[in-house]
Amino acid sequence: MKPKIFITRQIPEDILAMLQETCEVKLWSEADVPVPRDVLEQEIRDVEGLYCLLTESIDDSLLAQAKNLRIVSNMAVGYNNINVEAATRRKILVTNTPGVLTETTADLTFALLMMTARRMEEASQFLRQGQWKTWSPMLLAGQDVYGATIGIIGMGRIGEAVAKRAKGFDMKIIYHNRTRKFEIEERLGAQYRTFEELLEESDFVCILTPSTPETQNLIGKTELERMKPTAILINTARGGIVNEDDLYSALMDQKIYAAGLDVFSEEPLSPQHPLLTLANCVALPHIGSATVKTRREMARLAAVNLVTFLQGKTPPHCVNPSVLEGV
Ligand SMILES: NC(=O)c1ccc[n+]([C@@H]2O[C@H](COP(=O)([O-])OP(=O)(O)OC[C@H]3O[C@@H](n4cnc5c(N)ncnc54)[C@H](O)[C@@H]3O)[C@@H](O)[C@H]2O)c1
Ligand SMILES: O=C(O)[C@H](O)CO
Repeated sequence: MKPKIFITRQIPEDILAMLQETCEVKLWSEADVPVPRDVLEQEIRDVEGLYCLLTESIDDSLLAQAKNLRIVSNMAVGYNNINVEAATRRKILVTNTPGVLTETTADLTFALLMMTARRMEEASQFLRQGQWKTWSPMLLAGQDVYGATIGIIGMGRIGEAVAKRAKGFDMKIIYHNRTRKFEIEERLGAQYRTFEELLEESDFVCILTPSTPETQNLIGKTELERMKPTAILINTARGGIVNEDDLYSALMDQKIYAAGLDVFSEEPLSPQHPLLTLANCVALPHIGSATVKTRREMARLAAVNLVTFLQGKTPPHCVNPSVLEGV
């Protein structure tokens, strides 16, 4: 008998077909909206595998109802939507999709950095609204990227890929990470700094850590006040790492120059959110990994993780591999 799985959103047809070869698949296919909680609670009771997105909260109370569940396969590298401790306690494997989205997310991070520094969104609006009357010496003048200092907080896969791009712009690369990365220091000329030193020295502060209890509100009033008044904050990691109320005040009071954000503590961000009233805040709707090729690769990798495990083998990307001991 094929193992039952539930997929929480439509995925590419060929990847669905691949899953259907080995699993009995149920799918939430109504429009492109997250599966309602009551439907998820119902479906999870019966299945051995769950294929989900970062829009689903896989918490303790949900897992408590999942008597047959053996694997949660998240179609994302970040897995802060999943209570991993609760899954591990119940011997449920959690998998994710690292690597395949690294370069795409680094591209978007660097694009957001440039867009914010050179006020591109503001400039485009200015032109479209018919405000462009003449070339003028200081019109829409922003900050230089080439040769500036970039501070990367979280020198992991994406952090390193951003550093590679920064090297091409002759930037001074400084970083802060839980552990020092000597090989990256040597290869890319990156220099390690304490968290406080990085904030004080950077022209661009880029956040690329995971969302963990430790990184919640990592950047708040105190940290923003440590930054240069000309500095730009870029967050393509997760909402909640930056305190949005404090950021709003810092941008309003010009304590920092600007911010570029792809992620928010509540997603989707309300169009009425105060941050969206500020010309010095560029906001994107969580599109870091959004290229056709990369999203397909993520969908495929999430399927491979799921199928491999249900066939009794070790999936390529386990978040809590201790669950596999004794399986
Ligand atoms: N905007 C998007 O669409 C998008 C796309 C992909 C990933 N992400 C986010 O980016 C994150 C990073 O992805 P990755 O593949 O580079 O992960 P990774 O695990 O390779 O890198 C994370 C790095 O952060 C470091 N770190 C963790 N806690 C830290 C702390 N408190 N202080 C300093 N450093 C710390 C780790 O040591 C690691 O080097 C993901 O967890 C995800 O949340 C967002
Ligand atoms: O964690 C992730 O993978 C992103 O946020 C979406 O690609």
